[in-house]
Amino acid sequence: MEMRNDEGDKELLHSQAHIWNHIFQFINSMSLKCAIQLDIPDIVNNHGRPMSLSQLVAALSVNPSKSRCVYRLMRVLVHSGFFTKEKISETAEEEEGYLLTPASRLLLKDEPLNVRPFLLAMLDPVLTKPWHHVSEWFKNDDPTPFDTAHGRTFWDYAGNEPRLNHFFNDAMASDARLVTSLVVKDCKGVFEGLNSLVDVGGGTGTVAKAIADAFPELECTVLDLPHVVADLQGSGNLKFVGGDMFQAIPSTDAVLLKWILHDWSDEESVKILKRCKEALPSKGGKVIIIDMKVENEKKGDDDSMETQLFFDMLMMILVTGRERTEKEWAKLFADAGFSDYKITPILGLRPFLLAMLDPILTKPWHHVGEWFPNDDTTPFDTARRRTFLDYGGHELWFNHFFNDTMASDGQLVTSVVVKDCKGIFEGLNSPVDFGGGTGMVAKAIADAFPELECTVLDLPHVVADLQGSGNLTFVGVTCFKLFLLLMLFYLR
Ligand SMILES: C[S@@+](CC[C@H](N)C(=O)[O-])C[C@H]1O[C@@H](n2cnc3c(N)ncnc32)[C@H](O)[C@@H]1O
Repeated sequence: MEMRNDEGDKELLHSQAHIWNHIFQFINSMSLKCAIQLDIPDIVNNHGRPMSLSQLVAALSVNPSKSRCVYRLMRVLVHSGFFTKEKISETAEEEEGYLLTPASRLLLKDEPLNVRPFLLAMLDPVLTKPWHHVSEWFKNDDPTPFDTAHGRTFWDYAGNEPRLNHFFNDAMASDARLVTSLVVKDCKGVFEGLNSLVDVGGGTGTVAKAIADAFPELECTVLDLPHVVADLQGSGNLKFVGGDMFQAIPSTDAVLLKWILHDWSDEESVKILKRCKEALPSKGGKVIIIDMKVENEKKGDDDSMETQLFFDMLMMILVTGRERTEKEWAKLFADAGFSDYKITPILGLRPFLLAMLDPILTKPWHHVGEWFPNDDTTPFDTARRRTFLDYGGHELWFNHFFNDTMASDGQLVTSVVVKDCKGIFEGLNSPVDFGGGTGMVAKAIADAFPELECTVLDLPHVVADLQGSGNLTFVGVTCFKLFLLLMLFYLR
């Protein structure tokens, strides 16, 4: 047997732990599903303050023999970031209680943007069974592992099994609510000047209804398979039509395709796009696509890269689709006969929207009236008993969540600045990004202009774990020093 040194032993144990963690990743998703089915996020939320284990057990009305298991379930969910624990009081026997995190708030029944239906759909046995058939599918000629597991296509199954049809439509509608809130708010210009719009594969009409409400002069039509729209009634400027997008799409000024083309292969997608082209006027029509753009190389955080990879696999397992890079999208458009396209990154704003609607940041709005007569600096201080920056410095999760929010906005703005405002940086040697956060903007500038020496100055807790490289440096300073440095740089 080969002899290993200490390093070899360490590597072996590390590899074993790596494999175990991958084997058991489903425990995270299944524990979360169980928490949703037991309504734990709602119960903790309704309690209104940190909820002790015994209070939770009593509220759950679990079988007495299972009481002691609740702690173990909660321990996994705390570890995976869905609950936190906070001291209830110095004197109480049970010292800590459970609280929600931003992620579990998105699972509350009353949260308008909640993703519960999506979670319950994706973890339903009908949709998890195909994952056990992937290796078998690689060797046979079935179109998808879903076909291998269930003997028919996903769309055929949904058309014949009302339970799948309903839970899938609910799941789509829950995502649609979140995305639509962004599209209607931030992309108004896309719909201006249009008289009619067809939402192709528009499901039960969540997106089309929001657009129809926001633009009352626009005639909106949802085209979907007959079993999806069978019981749906339009009203005002919204109507539902049952049909097949591969056959014909009603004539219109604009076609909307949200989460459609990623369900289909390149050949099928080109067919759909050709049907769209036929439905549009010869001049001035447009196809609006809301879908994912995959990055070729790792950009942003590990989570978003993993999301892209997971969605691409999901499209391979359930349907014949895939997630695409910009180059692959461009080829589809060209093959369908479209001469031009424009990409606007809206989902990059998702962290921004969620952050701004997080109770941490909405709570101060309830204290504005109280703040006016008192001498606190801001309503944030009144609500939280400390400043915004102090809060960020002491609450790790808030620090991260706020930095992610800033980075998501930075990504969008920088893509424009670096492309369209090159002149601003010409002739400079050493720009400093004051309060530059985690360096999203400075990194893009440093990459685009390798001759510049870029520095990010921010509070120590913000830049604590960040490593510069090449022509990018991170410097942590307190507010006061930041001010002095600002002056020094200015005087130099
Ligand atoms: C992933 S869902 C997206 C739903 C909706 N656009 C959204 O994003 O919330 C795909 C939709 O395409 C519809 N669909 C599938 N095949 C279709 C066809 N041949 N003609 C019209 N709609 C179809 C499905 O019924 C489903 O509602």
